[in-house]
Amino acid sequence: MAGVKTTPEIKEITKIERIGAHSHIRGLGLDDTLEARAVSQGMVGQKDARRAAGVILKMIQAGQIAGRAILLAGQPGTGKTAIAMGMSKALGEETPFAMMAASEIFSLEMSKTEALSQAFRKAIGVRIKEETEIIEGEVVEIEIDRPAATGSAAKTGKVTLKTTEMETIYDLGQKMIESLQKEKVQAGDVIAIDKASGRISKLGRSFARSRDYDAMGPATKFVQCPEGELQKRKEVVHVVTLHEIDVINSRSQGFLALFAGDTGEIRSEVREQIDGKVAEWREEGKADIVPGVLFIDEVHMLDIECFSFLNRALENDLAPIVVVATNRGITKIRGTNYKSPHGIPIDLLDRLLIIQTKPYSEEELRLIIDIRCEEEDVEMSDDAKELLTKIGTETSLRYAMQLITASYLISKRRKVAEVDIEDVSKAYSLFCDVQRSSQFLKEYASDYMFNEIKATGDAQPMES
Ligand SMILES: Nc1ncnc2c1ncn2[C@@H]1O[C@H](COP(=O)(O)OP(=O)(O)OP(=O)(O)O)[C@@H](O)[C@H]1O
Repeated sequence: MAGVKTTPEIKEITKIERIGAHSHIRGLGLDDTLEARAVSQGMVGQKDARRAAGVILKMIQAGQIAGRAILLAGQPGTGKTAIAMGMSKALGEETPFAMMAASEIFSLEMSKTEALSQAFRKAIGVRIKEETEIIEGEVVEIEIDRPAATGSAAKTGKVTLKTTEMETIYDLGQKMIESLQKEKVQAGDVIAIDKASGRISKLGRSFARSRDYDAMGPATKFVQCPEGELQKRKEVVHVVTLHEIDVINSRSQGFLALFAGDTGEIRSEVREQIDGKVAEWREEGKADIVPGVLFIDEVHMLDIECFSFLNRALENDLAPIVVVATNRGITKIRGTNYKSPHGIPIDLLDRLLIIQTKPYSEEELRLIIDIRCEEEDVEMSDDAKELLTKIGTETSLRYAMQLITASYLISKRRKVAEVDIEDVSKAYSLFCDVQRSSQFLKEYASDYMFNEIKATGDAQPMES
């Protein structure tokens, strides 16, 4: 756009955000009666599965379904992860949503069951209510005494605050002066000071000062001068996860470990103590539990020990809703020689509500490609989209989606504004899909090392 400048840093950030494969998904796209809209919130087709996920959401929101588990089962690229993302978006910020791939539990740093316990606790929120005292009023005047230029004495000062009914002068310490200056507070602002932490928040400018043009930016918000007493009690509510409480209490460095992600193993005594404390808070009405969702992708990668852990953990009072997904058919249960549907033991399978995802029609593929082009800011001609859809039906949705960026980059070299059919075919010839790649492997089988398929034979799945 002419006249608009974007700094390089800002451009970079938007690009990175949009690269995520599921960044176009903003919810499940359901109406009030839980019917799936054809195209909505970035979601296309897969109506039955979306509706089923919507029913589960309603049960979660009504707090009726803690400790249950749902299996999303379907072929690769049929939107299992997309539906889980849609659920997470629809649940809103307050409901914890933890996502992991089953293979993540095979880490050397902690045992498999510890990794699962942490994942479970990341998906359970505790809503804590706290009463804090605040001082809320309109600033009448701020007076800061500058110490003599040579002196090292700390600054002192006074702030006069008023409500519609009273006015009081407060002494200011060094820290308060710094926060007031940082927030650029001036006469006419309405502020709130948290008495415990000393934190100052600017609520807006008083309506009475709306004619003071000097002190206003374009985004100035006007508020009424507060009524009543200057000192008030306010209830604040935070939601933290049980995992966060565990980490903060388990190490001397406390919450810093949360940012580093290096939380290590947490002792079971710490967890027991925390569960006890949370139970006390619940009884006293200071806290409630917010059961969230734990999504485990590629669940067939878990082994028999993990499955038995899951079975037990789901019985716990403080269990989240567990949503697992797999694209496997009847296959070996990891860690055993037994086969089972989806590679999941029958006793666990029996507890799961199973939602199936089905392959997309050509029309649906086209719509998903449209959405992705828009998401990636790629202009593409109708012909090119048609070709891409055809490629998608013959290969896979994922492969077609990968070609969007590749053909865009190719079109840029031609210095044109729109990706055309020739860019898509160029990308198709440069990058192989799975079928062509395995065809090539079969033809040249004897030239590869450790080849297990006879040069003339058909490709066979390799069982571990
Ligand atoms: N119904 C849909 N609407 C919009 N986008 C979709 C839909 N289904 C899938 N997608 C998109 O297609 C891509 C592949 O889908 P996804 O990763 O959800 O498949 P999956 O079933 O989890 O596959 P796998 O079994 O290989 O893990 C993703 O980028 C996803 O966001």
